[in-house]
Amino acid sequence: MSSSRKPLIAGNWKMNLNHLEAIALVQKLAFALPAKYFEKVDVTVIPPFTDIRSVQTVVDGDKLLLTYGAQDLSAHDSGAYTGEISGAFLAKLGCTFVVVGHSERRTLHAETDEVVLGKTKAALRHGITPIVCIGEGLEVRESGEHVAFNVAQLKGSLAGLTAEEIGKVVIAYEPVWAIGTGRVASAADAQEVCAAVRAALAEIADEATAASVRILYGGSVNSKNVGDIVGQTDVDGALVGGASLKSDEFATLSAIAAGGPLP
Ligand SMILES: O=C[C@H](O)COP(=O)(O)O
Repeated sequence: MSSSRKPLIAGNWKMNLNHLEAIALVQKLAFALPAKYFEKVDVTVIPPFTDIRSVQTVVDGDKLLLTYGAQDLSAHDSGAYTGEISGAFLAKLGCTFVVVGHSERRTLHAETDEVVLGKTKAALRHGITPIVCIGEGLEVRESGEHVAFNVAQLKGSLAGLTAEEIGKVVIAYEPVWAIGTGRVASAADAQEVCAAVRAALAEIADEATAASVRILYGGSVNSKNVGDIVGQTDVDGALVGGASLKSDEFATLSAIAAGGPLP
């Protein structure tokens, strides 16, 4: 983490928690995390679509300092796309972030880099920060090709974007073999790929843009390992799955990313 980039902790709830459970978790999280920590860390929750309106009501009503986002969006803005959700709708609901190209969508919904690029552009069109996910599977990691694989996925997912647009993106490196498995990448593993991602951003945009973009690590992050991970030079936060479903654990790890314990 560099002092010029504010760390971001994003809690991706995946397909967990209904809208009532969402309200309860957000209230407990806000209660547990003192306001002063938000000067040092951005904390966001990424609930299922059906929870977002409820989360918005709590965040706005109680003037909470945490933000929220969505787990996916359509590459299209409106029209005959049954079941899809437009970035325009998410913007209207006050979403700050949207996850794009999560490995579960790349795998289960066959999303290619081209699809991810279309969604990234849609997010940018609507003023929402895309959290663009990349990450290698176990076979690639074991073959030793993980750096090249991630750089290629990054370049494919951002192809043709201007430096200004790239400057508005967050990248999340999530090795697929570490997601939900309890098998966390070492801090050095995370740093290796995140540094390569930053170097690639400098190539496709420029040095200043690359230095400003936040790069997150994701994969079995919890309060015990987050300190080491966000302590790496090129790791600017975490995309957290399982550990974001418990308010105490998520508050603790967010506080650690801000550099302090909970009171
Ligand atoms: O988006 C979050 C990641 O897929 C990580 O999930 P996890 O923390 O449960 O391993």
